[in-house]
Amino acid sequence: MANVENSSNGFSKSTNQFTAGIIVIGDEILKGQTMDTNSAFLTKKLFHLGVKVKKISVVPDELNAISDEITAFSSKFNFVITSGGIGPTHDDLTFEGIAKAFDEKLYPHPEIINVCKKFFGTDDLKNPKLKIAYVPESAKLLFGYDKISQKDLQFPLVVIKNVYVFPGVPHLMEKSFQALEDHFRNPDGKSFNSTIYLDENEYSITHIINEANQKFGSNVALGSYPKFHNNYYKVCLTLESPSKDDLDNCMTFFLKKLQHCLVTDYDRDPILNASDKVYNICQRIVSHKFDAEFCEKLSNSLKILEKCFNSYKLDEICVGFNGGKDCTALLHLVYAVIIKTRGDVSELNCLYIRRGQPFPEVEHFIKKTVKKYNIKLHTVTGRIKDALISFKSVKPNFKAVIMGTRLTDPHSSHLQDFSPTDEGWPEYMRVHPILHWTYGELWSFIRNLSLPYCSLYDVGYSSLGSMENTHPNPSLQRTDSKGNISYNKAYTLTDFTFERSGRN
Ligand SMILES: Cc1cc2nc3c(=O)[nH]c(=O)nc-3n(C[C@H](O)[C@H](O)[C@H](O)COP(=O)(O)O)c2cc1C
Ligand SMILES: Nc1ncnc2c1ncn2[C@@H]1O[C@H](COP(=O)(O)OP(=O)(O)OP(=O)(O)O)[C@@H](O)[C@H]1O
Ligand SMILES: [Co+2]
Ligand SMILES: [K+]
Ligand SMILES: [Mg+2]
Repeated sequence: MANVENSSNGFSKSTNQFTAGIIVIGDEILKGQTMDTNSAFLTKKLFHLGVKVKKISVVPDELNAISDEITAFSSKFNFVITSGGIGPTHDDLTFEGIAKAFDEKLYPHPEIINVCKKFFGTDDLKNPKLKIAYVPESAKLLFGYDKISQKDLQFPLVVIKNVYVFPGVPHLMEKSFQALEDHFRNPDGKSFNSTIYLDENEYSITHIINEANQKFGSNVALGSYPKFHNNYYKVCLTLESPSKDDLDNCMTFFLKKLQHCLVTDYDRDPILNASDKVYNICQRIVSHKFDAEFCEKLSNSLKILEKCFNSYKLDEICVGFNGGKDCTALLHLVYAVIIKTRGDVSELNCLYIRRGQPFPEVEHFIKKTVKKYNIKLHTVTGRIKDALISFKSVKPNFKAVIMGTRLTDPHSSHLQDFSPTDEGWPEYMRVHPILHWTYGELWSFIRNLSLPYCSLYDVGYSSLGSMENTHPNPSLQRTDSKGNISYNKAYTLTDFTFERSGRN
């Protein structure tokens, strides 16, 4: 008896004490109308997390049946996981059942009401959609984190004591569980993971995944996640196994079968340790991806930025950011330099001049980027010069604008690293860290670091103005055997003098 070590929650942390019971709730399953796949999913997942599932129970939508099972399970197992019965209709009784089991009342949880308001556009407690906000008094909320999309899930998981209430709809349940799986992980249980990124549609590799599942599925948990808005991959495969050998064998199988569409060296989080990653290129620590000439240019770009941040205070500097490729690379450099020299970027200012009819794709990208890099965006509408004039009068503190202009841009061949604005323009110091980069070097930097960029560059645009004056680049156009026209991606353009052929 002495080897049972109790932790503060009353449950032992030793491996064999990580137990779970699953309660599947719903008449439709007991009537054979729906096949329960949730318990199979959960059992497999929990097994790989080092949690022993001791019992699976299916109960009808009846208050007493639910509460009796909750009472029995919650005293026996570390985790009680329910699925189903949390919808808006009268037969959804999971929360009532749990409340009854613990002798609690239901009340509208303020935080869930907020989420409902965001989702359904209403916080009217009489609206049936708000039924989901009524939870037992001791309920706590867990917000999951989706590792694949790197986003917090919008809808919280409700936990009452040791009962975890999941939705019944399989894809929602699976998504929600995966986002919270670390919560259930047995720290003593070993698990090995790998991820593979593929540049191929999911349906054309399904047969390979199915084959792998037959061969390795009993020892390796496989996940396949299509991604629709990524510049680098279309499908992400995840492999997880308690055995390193099994994982390696499965990995070898995939690498062989999927050679043709493997995305190598994809960095899921380029912002993490961005500073080291960028500065290491100059030190030629990862030089195999870049030639010596570019490393020299990059090193110079960083020096220009360091000089800029030494010459001006942070609140005197703005980055000209319009969602284009050049300022996308530029912003990442600025970020790397600030992190290196100051440690955080919370006060970095960017200026977006909104002119003409902006592409929705561009503005979507700007929004995402602002959030990712945690920058402060100032948006001014109008023609560039007018916008700068009004920006100057509203925010007179700014003295320097860092820009992604390169020598090959129109009217730019005379520019220097630091060039004051021209006569007749509002007074700013224009700072040009990537002035000497070529189009090819720019893309090589973006792609090698896996930086996200505006989706238009993947559908034939190679330089972006506004909708009324920007088209896909004719030099990127291709025609298939049936005469259908499509466009290659911007980074494949070989003759850089055609960079602006889609602009008028
Ligand atoms: C902050 C800022 C300062 C600028 N200063 C000048 C300037 O001094 N002289 C000038 O002719 N154009 C200036 N421009 C305009 C740019 O040279 C260029 O025409 C503009 O960014 C549009 O580029 P695009 O045609 O490649 O989209 C400035 C633009 C910005 C955003
Ligand atoms: N509307 C704008 N708002 C803010 N900054 C701008 C704007 N237009 C241009 N700039 C600045 O001038 C630089 C050069 O503009 P340019 O259009 O050549 O580059 P880009 O927009 O980054 O990429 P692309 O060449 O593919 O359009 C930008 O990188 C940005 O720093
Ligand atoms: Co440009
Ligand atoms: K330009
Ligand atoms: Mg542009």
